[in-house]
Amino acid sequence: MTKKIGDVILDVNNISLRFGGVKALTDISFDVREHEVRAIIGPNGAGKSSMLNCINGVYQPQEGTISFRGQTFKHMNSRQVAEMGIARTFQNLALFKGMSVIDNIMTGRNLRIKSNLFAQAFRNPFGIGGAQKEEEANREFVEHIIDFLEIQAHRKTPVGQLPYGLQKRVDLGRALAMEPQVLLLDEPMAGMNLEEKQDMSRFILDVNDEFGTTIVLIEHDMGVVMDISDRVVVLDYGKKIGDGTPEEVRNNEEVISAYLGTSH
Ligand SMILES: Nc1ncnc2c1ncn2[C@@H]1O[C@H](COP(=O)(O)OP(=O)(O)OP(=O)(O)O)[C@@H](O)[C@H]1O
Repeated sequence: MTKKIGDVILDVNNISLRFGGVKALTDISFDVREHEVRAIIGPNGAGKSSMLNCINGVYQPQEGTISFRGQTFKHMNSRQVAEMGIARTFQNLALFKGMSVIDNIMTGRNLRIKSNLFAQAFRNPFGIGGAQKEEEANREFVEHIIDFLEIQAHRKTPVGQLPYGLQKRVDLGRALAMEPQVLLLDEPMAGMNLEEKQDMSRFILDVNDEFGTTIVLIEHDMGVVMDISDRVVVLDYGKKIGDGTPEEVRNNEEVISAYLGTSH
């Protein structure tokens, strides 16, 4: 089955980011098409996390713009980004370890609820009764995510007691609860064993397929990247050195030499 990739949804134009004298990103441009799985790869310190942080408004680049669905932003803050439908998972899990799986995923839903307060007010003109219905609908949506991610058996388990691979899955669930149009994944397979990586790859592809979510991911495991991505951007020392299909990137001389002598 060939999936339908749409128009450009996210357009990164000439982004440069400096920290004092350190050039984290230099003149980076690339685009992401709707329904695509787009990977950002590169050796350690190449600027991958910085790029994700520019997209989701954590860092403010000194130069360049980012367009989302044709709207161009010089600076976006994290709230604006979330409101527009861009969600993010983190390299180091940012879950509430003492809270249950269901409550953690619900925090993602609440993030969305807060960002849609106005819409909610209009949807719930009858006050508390409406709000309760909304709460029920949200619980239902969260249960749907739990089924989808096959973590029903752990619904009530405190997240801190789960194996690492399952914690990463809960983190994905929390981001999905925001019903994002674009999902940014920062090293979703980091620290996983082979089986956990295979599971996570399958879930990422299923999210892409069934929810229609556009995915931008940073990943170190080249095998995984080449397997699940439609197109790949390669960064090295803050510069873009490759951009194309996995096949094109694999045969790019500059990319090959950037990876020689590194552990990736
Ligand atoms: N908040 C910050 N303050 C100062 N320098 C930073 C900051 N964030 C990133 N850098 C620097 O920017 C450069 C790019 O770092 P970044 O973390 O984006 O790379 P990366 O490709 O994600 O690396 P890794 O694969 O190790 O996670 C590095 O030289 C890093 O030290």
